Amino acid sequence: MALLRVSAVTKVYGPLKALDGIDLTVEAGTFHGLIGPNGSGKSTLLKAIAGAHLPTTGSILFDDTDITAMPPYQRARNGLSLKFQITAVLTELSVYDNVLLALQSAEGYGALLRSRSRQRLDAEVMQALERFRLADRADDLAGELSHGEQQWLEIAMALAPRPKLLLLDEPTGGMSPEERRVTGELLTPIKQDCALVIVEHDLDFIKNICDRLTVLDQGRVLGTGTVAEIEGDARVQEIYTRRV
Ligand SMILES: Nc1ncnc2c1ncn2[C@@H]1O[C@H](COP(=O)(O)OP(=O)(O)OP(=O)(O)O)[C@@H](O)[C@H]1O
Repeated sequence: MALLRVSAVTKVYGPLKALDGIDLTVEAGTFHGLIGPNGSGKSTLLKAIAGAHLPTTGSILFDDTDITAMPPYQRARNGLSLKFQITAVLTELSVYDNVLLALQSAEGYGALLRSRSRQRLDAEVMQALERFRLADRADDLAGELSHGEQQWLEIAMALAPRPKLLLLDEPTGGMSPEERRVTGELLTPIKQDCALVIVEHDLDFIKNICDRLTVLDQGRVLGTGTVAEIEGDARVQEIYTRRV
C-alpha cells in the first residue's frame, strides 16, 4: 500500500494549468525527488500535498486517508510535515526552543500537557538536535547559526514530531557545496522512519539521495522511475538540454 497517492490532480490559476492531471505514488521508506524545468509545477504539487493550496480537481490519499481538502494542521497531525511549516527559524529564540516550539505546535498544548513529561520532551528535543549535529549549539540563538545550520535546524524541527512523510522544497538553496554534501549525509538515515518528497534544483544532490524521481514538464508527468531509469530517458535529457 502506497503511503502517498496523488491521482489526476490539476491546479488552475486563471488561464494557466499549473498542474494538469498529475499522478504520483510514494511508498513508505523511500525518498522521491520531483525535478523539471522552471515553472513545470514542482512547488505547486508540493503545496497541494502539504495543503497550502487546494487542488482544483483530483484527489490525494495519505496513509489510507483522503487528505485532498484537509487543512494543513490536520495533515500534520496525520504525519505529514513540511520544512516551512512554522514559517521559519525564530532567530531571537535559542536553537533548543525552536525545536521545542515545533514539537508543541505539532501536538497542540492540550495533548502535550496530558501525554508527555518535561523530561521526555527534553529528550526528544535533544535527539532531534543530535540528528542534525546541532546538540552543542542548543543554547545559542538560532540567529547565530550559519545559513546551512539554520536549514538543518528547520529540517530538525520538521522531523521532531516524527512524521511519516517529510516534504522539502529546495532545502539546499544558498548552501555551499560542503553544506550540500553534509545535508545529504544527514537526510539519508531518516529513511528508516520517514519517507521524503523533495524538490531540488541541484540534480546531482537529488540523484544521490533519492530512490525514485518524477519529472514534471508543463504541469504534466513526463516520466517516473528509478534514478537510473530517469537518467536513461531521452525525453528527460531533451527537456533539460532544451530549457535549463
Ligand atoms: N499563486 C499563483 N498564481 C498564479 N500562478 C502561479 C501561482 N503559483 C505558481 N504559478 C504558476 O504556475 C506554474 C508552476 O509554478 P511552480 O512554482 O509550481 O513551478 P516550479 O516547477 O516549482 O518552478 P521553479 O523551478 O521555478 O521553482 C508557473 O507558470 C507559475 O508562474
